[in-house]
Amino acid sequence: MPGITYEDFLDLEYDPADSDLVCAFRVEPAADMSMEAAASRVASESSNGTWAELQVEGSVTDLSATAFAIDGDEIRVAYPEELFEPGSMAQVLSCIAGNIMGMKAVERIRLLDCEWPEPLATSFPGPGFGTSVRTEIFDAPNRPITATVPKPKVGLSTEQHAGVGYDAWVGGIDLLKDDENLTDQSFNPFHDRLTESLDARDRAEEETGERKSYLVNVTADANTMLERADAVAAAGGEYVMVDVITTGWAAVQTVRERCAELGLAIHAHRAMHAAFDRVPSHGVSMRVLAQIARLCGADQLHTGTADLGKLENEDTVGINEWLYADLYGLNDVLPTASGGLHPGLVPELIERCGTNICVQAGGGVHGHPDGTAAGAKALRQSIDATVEGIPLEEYAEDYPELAVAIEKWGTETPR
Ligand SMILES: O=C(O)[C@H](O)COP(=O)(O)O
Ligand SMILES: [Mg+2]
Repeated sequence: MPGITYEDFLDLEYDPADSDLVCAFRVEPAADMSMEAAASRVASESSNGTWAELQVEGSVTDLSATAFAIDGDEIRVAYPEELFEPGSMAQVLSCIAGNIMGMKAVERIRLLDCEWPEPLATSFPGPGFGTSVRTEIFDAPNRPITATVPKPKVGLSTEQHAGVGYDAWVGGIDLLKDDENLTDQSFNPFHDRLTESLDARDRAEEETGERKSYLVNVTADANTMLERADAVAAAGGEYVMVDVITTGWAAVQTVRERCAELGLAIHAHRAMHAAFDRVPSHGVSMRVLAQIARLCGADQLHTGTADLGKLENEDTVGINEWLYADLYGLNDVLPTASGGLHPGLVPELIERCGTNICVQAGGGVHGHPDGTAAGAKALRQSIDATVEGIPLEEYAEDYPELAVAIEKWGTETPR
């Protein structure tokens, strides 16, 4: 009988096929293993091998991955397309980020990057809108759109929440956003919040003459998310928000299908991503999580603040560039910068990330000394000034809300 050993998964002469999925990993081998042995164990365990030499009866489809490059502590592995179930992110991840994350052959392993081949990439839907939300939902072709999360993140009643939304919208914010842990709790039930917030949205639209929208957090089990998405569409909403990491990609794919029928966009919050990507030597990079989010159909995704905000960030700018780049005709994704932003940080944020983004500020709006409406005005003023190329200090001479925000926060990075 033929044997399969894990050495069979290393071939430094291998030239990947166009249809292969190529993954880059950073690997720290176990103390008693060479990098070559660890690389072949990674390829083996993530495709069709295991720790033991296999005695195979009859012929089986060869689904072996091949570790084909080793460069210092980075390796590259090519996976044949037949290994994957098209359109199933859960199955893909059970291969390329499955058992290998915990196997003893490696002390640490991080999935750094993927090169997605066309057949596999296009077996996923991608976003329905992507960056076109700026013109298809809003009329903001030349500036970042803005969002705000009422704070405290949980505890406001439905009436308080919708009231904060109204003030923010009237002050110049485009999107009211639920926070990641606000879904359907007794102090602010989902359906009441949806109705009251969209009523407030309609009033704010009438008053300002601008398009406004609401990122209502539908996060739940998949069936409940579908019911909530239906309710959003019936109530006249344009978006659902999903905590994509905590719900899981299979559920995101289910929601994406329903949103395609309903014409809704998806705002993806990445709460819990840092459990995968914060420790640089281990886990799954934010870059790869962002790739997955795009394939599964997120229209807007939190990608960090290019180091300006309160949260640790991987390479926000590089991730955003990947989200804009061509991917076999799949739509792009609008990056959302969020976490500790305030008006004083906007010029540098736009300098680093450009204008094709969503700028989200919670504390940086509601923490304004004169309240939410003033905070919303200050955020919008900082964006308008930056897009017009006017220094904030100069613009603030004519806009007192911005002057107060700058006086309070300057250009400090919060913690
Ligand atoms: O969910 C988010 O994006 C955060 O709640 C941002 O809040 P902050 O702007 O107050 O940091
Ligand atoms: Mg939040």
